[in-house]
Formats: sequence, structure tokens, C-alpha cells
Amino acid sequence: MTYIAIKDLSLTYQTKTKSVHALSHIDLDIEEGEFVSLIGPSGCGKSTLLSTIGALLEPTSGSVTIAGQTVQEVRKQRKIGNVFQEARLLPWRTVGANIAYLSELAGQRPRQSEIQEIADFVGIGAFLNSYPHELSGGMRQRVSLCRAMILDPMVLLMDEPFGALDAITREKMQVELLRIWEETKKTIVFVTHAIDEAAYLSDRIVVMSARPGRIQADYVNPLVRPREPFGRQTHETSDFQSVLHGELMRAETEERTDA
Ligand SMILES: Nc1ncnc2c1ncn2[C@@H]1O[C@H](COP(=O)(O)OP(=O)(O)OP(=O)(O)O)[C@@H](O)[C@H]1O
Repeated sequence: MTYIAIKDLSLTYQTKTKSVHALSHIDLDIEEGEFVSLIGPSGCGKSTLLSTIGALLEPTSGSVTIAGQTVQEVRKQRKIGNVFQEARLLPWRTVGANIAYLSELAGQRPRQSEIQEIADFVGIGAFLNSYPHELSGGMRQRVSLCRAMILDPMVLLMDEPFGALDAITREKMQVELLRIWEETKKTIVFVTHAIDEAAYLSDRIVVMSARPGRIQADYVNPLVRPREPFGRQTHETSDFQSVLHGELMRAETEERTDA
């Protein structure tokens, strides 16, 4: 059953000096509990699409609904969780206070036991009284994930969340995210540049064309779960990654032709 429904969505940015046609006639259905990755050439509109799903940007035309509600309604209920490449934590607040922050904005003060429970679940239970500058990049991203998860979001939108982490931390975070997803069955839309990351994590991989971004291909991931973590490759993994790589190359080539 369709949960996130994106219908004929286009978006053009208007600046003082120019207009940038970022997305063109996007149709995409995502089911409840699905893990979908968006990949595509740099500047093809992945973050823009994610922002329209999160109601951070208004499309020029078309619509996005989640469980039949407009994304603006869902956003008002604070039921959209965002995780960005930078953790965007408030440096003067402790980890615990950062996790509580968005709930406080919504007029709810989460109980300490609730904060402890989510922090334990995401593996930072021992750091609630620490400040962001005392944490590693991976730990800061865990705090950012807790801050989103404590809202019990209907969807989790993740924009290259591990893009700034070193390779080892990134792989650990991928394993952790899969565990969290399997236990909570949240619907996740995940933007990444990394084919191996998309192939390891997702149920589906949507490949976008060069700008203006369109859906170029939509792959159901053939790799059975549980999958090999830490970059370990099976024949099936490398075959699927080659297919995705070819698709990305086509998108890149199209960009050069259009330029
Ligand atoms: N606020 C804005 N005003 C004008 N143009 C913008 C704005 N934000 C993004 N763009 C342009 O829209 C296009 C899509 O940008 P977007 O960040 O969504 O792409 P992306 O696929 O996420 O890129 P990357 O992979 O490099 O992060 C790009 O050409 C970008 O320069």
C-alpha cells in the first residue's frame, strides 16, 4: 500500500538573477516500512526532493502526501524526522537536552526515562550529560538520529547522514541504522552518493537523472537480507552494484550531452 505518494512533482528555484529547474514531473510511491535510497549525479535534485517530502520546500507543481495527509499537516504534527550530513546540534545543550529539543519546540517535554530509552537504543545512553564537542562525528550523528526518533516520526528523511564520517565509522553506522530500521520498521528515504551504501541498506534504489531531476530508474534490491556488512562482497552484491554504476554513468553522460 502506498504510504508516501509523490505525484507529478516539479520544482523550480527562483533567485533574483535566474530560475533553476531542479525537479521535473516526479512520480514516486513508497510503501510503509520501506527503505528507499535516492542516488544520482551531483546537483540532480536529491536533496530538493527530500526537502519536498519533509515539507521544507514547497513544490512548484504536483503534490506529496504521507498516509493520505499533506506533508504540511504531517510536519505540523512534527511527525517527520530529519537527519542531515552535519548533526546540527546545539553546542550549549547537553546530549540529553539536544535529544529533547524538537519535542520541547512542539510543547512536549519528554520524560527523562524516555530520553534514556531512546539513547540506549541508539547506543549513546552513557553520554546524556556530555556536550556535542566532546563527541566523535559518529556519536553526534547518533544524537541527531535520537532527536529525530524521539518524535516517533512517520518517516525518517536522511540526507547523506554518513557522508562526512570516516570509512570505519560509516560502516558501523550503516549496520546500526539497519538494526534500528529492522526493530522499528520506520519508512526511510535516504540520499547517498555511495552505490555500496545504497545496495547494502535499501529495499529499493531510485536513480535520478541529471538536472532537472527525473526518475531515471527504480530498482528493487535483489540482495537478500541479512546482507554482508563492512564492504564484504558476494558475487550478487558486485553484480548489483555494477548495474547501479552503469545506470549512474548513463545519468552522468546525459548531463554532459545536455550541457
Ligand atoms: N536555494 C536554491 N536556489 C537556487 N538553486 C538551488 C537552490 N538549492 C539548490 N539549488 C540548485 O538545484 C539543483 C539541485 O540541487 P540539490 O542540492 O537538490 O541536488 P543534489 O542532487 O542533492 O546535489 P548533491 O548530490 O551535490 O548534494 C542544483 O543545481 C542546485 O544548484
